[in-house]
Amino acid sequence: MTVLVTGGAGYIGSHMVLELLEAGEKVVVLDNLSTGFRWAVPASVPLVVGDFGDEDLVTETLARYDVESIVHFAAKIVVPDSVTDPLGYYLNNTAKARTLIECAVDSGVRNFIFSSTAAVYGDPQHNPVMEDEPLKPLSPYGRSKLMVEWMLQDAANAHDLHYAVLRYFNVAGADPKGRAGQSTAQATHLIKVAVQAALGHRPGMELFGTDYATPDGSCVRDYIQVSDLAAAHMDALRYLRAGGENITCNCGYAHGYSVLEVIDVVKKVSGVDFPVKISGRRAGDPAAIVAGNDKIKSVLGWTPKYDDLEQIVRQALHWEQHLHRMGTANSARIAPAKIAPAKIA
Ligand SMILES: NC(=O)c1ccc[n+]([C@@H]2O[C@H](COP(=O)([O-])OP(=O)(O)OC[C@H]3O[C@@H](n4cnc5c(N)ncnc54)[C@H](O)[C@@H]3O)[C@@H](O)[C@H]2O)c1
Ligand SMILES: O=c1ccn([C@@H]2O[C@H](COP(=O)(O)OP(=O)(O)O[C@H]3O[C@H](CO)[C@H](O)[C@H](O)[C@H]3O)[C@@H](O)[C@H]2O)c(=O)[nH]1
Repeated sequence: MTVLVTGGAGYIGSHMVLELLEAGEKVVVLDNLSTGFRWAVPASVPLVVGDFGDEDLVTETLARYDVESIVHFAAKIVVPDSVTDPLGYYLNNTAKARTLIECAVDSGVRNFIFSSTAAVYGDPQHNPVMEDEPLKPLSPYGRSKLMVEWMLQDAANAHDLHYAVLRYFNVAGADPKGRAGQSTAQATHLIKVAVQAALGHRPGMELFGTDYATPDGSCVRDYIQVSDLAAAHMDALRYLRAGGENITCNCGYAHGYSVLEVIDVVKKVSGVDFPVKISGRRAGDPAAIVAGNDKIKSVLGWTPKYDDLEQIVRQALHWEQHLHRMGTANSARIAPAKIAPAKIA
């Protein structure tokens, strides 16, 4: 019995692969390497390079590796891009997911764990936001994910398919053992950008909006460490295998930090006072969004280990330095043999 990880060459998926290997699971990765990296997949794990919307390839992979469960990370993930290319997002994230779910049903895959997002809530009325709050995504990205949640619910009602939908809040940090991290140089995520500024890999950064109705005027987010998030998927897998009912859970720590607070922590941890330009609001940003996490803790038994922003920032800094030492911060040309684990202080 094998777990298929789509998007396993990407940021979160590569941490999930490590988590599965540590749990003694058999793993196969399916990834088209559009934003992922061949070297991010451990040599012991088969990597099928291809598209998760390719029905023949998926069906063959499910049969060849005797896949019992799918953890589906592969997606396009940049919110502003989804506004300029909505049909590309609906194709990759929604239409191809329909194909993947159909292949899973037809091939007798039992469990399906899906990467959803806090973006399905839009701008929530209450924080922490609970799973049963109204779903009002503000972007095609959020809608492309919400439609998959609905497809899974309907498919599970009609077929012998069991799902866990995990709605991630803001994913950050890197593997504590230094084996994986966020490697996309063009990443727009706050902590990655601030860390790059601290290391001088970019001249500085912009802060989008200081006029929100929040304590210091900048946006508030719930930053979940990536290995804690991978562990939540293992908890979900164990829960489904034990016969747990289909479930949708937020993944976050139930407390937030403002953008200004995050920048201060990056400056403190790095010891560098990098330039920050105050700019206007970025379109589509909710003022504050923080995960209610009672459900994931009580039903899945999730116990986070890295709820510490300074530690998360330290991990991100070490990973960024590691990428830089390798000669490029974004290259599929890095040979696996050249990748040494980053040293974490
Ligand atoms: N990073 C975050 O803060 C965040 C927050 C909420 C939800 N998510 C979700 O988590 C998942 C993983 O995100 P990530 O940050 O690791 O992104 P990522 O871009 O690093 O990883 C996505 C992976 O999917 C692959 N991929 C994309 N389309 C594919 C296709 N059609 N066929 C095969 N492979 C394909 C890419 O090559 C890449 O390796 C996504 O579904 C994303 O929507 C991420
Ligand atoms: O250079 C930057 C980058 C970000 N920010 C601010 O920092 C906060 C966090 O922004 P991120 O881009 O890091 O993350 P988002 O909250 O926009 O998005 C994240 O959460 C979303 C769900 O709410 C989606 O899931 C998305 O994929 C995921 O990256 C926002 O207020 C943003 O305006 C800046 O000020 N400057």
